Amino acid sequence: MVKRGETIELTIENLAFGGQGIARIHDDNGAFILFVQNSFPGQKVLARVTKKRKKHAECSLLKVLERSPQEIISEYQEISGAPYIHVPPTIQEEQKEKVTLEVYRRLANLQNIDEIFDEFIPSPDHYHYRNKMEYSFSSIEHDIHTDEEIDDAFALGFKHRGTWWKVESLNKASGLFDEQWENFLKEFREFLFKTGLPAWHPPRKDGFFRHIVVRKSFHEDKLLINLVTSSEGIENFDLHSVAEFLKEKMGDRIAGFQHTINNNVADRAKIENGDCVLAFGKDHVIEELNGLFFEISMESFFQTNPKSAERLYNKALDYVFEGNRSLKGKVVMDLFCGTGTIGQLLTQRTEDTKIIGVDIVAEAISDAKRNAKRNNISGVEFYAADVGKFLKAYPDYEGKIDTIVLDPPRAGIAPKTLLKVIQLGAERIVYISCNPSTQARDIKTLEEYGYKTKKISLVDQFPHTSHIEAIGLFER
Ligand SMILES: C[S@@+](CC[C@H](N)C(=O)[O-])C[C@H]1O[C@@H](n2cnc3c(N)ncnc32)[C@H](O)[C@@H]1O
Repeated sequence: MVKRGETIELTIENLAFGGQGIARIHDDNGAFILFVQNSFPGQKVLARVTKKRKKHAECSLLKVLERSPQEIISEYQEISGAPYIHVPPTIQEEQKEKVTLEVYRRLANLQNIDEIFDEFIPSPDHYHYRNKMEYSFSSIEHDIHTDEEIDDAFALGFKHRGTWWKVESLNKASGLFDEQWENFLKEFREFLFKTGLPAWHPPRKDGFFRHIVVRKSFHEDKLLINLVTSSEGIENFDLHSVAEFLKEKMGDRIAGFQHTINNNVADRAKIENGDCVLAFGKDHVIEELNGLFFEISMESFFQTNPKSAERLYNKALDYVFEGNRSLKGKVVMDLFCGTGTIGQLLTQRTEDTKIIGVDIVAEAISDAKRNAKRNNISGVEFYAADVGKFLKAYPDYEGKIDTIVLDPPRAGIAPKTLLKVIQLGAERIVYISCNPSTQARDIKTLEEYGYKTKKISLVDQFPHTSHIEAIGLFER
């Protein structure tokens, strides 16, 4: 039987939620199940056992040895963040629908999910849909042709699957982000290499070039570039010549170019933070969504696939108003509101409605207020607070809220907070989720406390990955 740490060859037979391919090994005790993250039915893979249980094991994918008969090798460079780039989008969508509906049946006990299920909304664009990308530098390269690890390298691209120290250089477009930019990235890497300054060495935590973060506005068709470096050897760095090179090669596609010095070795999540100078252009781009305009800076949160987000928001608002409801004179809460997009879009379909948006991130709330002003929207109030604490601090809202829109992070809603939300007594809840498995858990609670699940739709915001967004309509 398999052991933890062992490397094995497996044939993937089925798919479970979250991109878990299922393989089986048969022995005298019957079938033993192995889950391999990011694999696809029909593939023969090399996997490493990471967790061993009595009846099943979890594995990480090391390499696809043979492709599935359903895969068609695309022209794009495969990256670890897009494991299904070679699976035709319609097959990806069929699989996502099937495995996600099973999650509701199993974890939320919605046995009638086939009746409740409303529609699967595909991403309008299957390729180049992202508006943000983060590339890493490393002086340890994983060569994608030979599978060898190369030291003293100058790699720029994405981390090799399952590692944090070695990078696979992106030599052509990944199919996820702006094609012109990604086809240029190799030339940019070669230009930066010639500066003589080293790429970051992740285990040693030294070196100069660390990351490139790029944001895109589809509305303006422009890019905002942030080059993140350390300060080690900065005296030999000529920012002006890098700026001139970018201008020469990418022309007016570049909205702005920033240089950030980040010497923080621990906090990877904040790579774009640090001391920042604007080398040229603007420090933000403007995106348009359903007729409203949003200012996006490097640090702002914004939906990653804006064209698909329009479909997501439209569906969520259809659920808010379903049955020709009028919200005139009513109060709506937009909880976990981020930059307040939903609340602002809601004002386009109603009059004389008070909307209250709450989010824990103060910068998101100030972006929300600024964007509301830019769009000439009134009647929306934004608060920077933890949702649970906010509802505790304002018990007077109980019984006065008509509709609640919820859009929590992947972990779902904290159980105590969910009970406070239920206590508000809203007639209708529209719950958007980027993780149907935590949403399914929360649905169980909603049903226990008298809410009926009326409809569920799925929205594919992230083609070529296992992620899926869901919207549920609940009524008491
Ligand atoms: C999926 S995003 C919401 C996106 C937003 N509805 C939009 O479309 O722009 C989840 C949000 O929950 C916020 N959040 C996480 N935990 C929170 C908490 N305990 N209280 C309030 N907001 C929280 C995050 O800051 C994040 O903006």
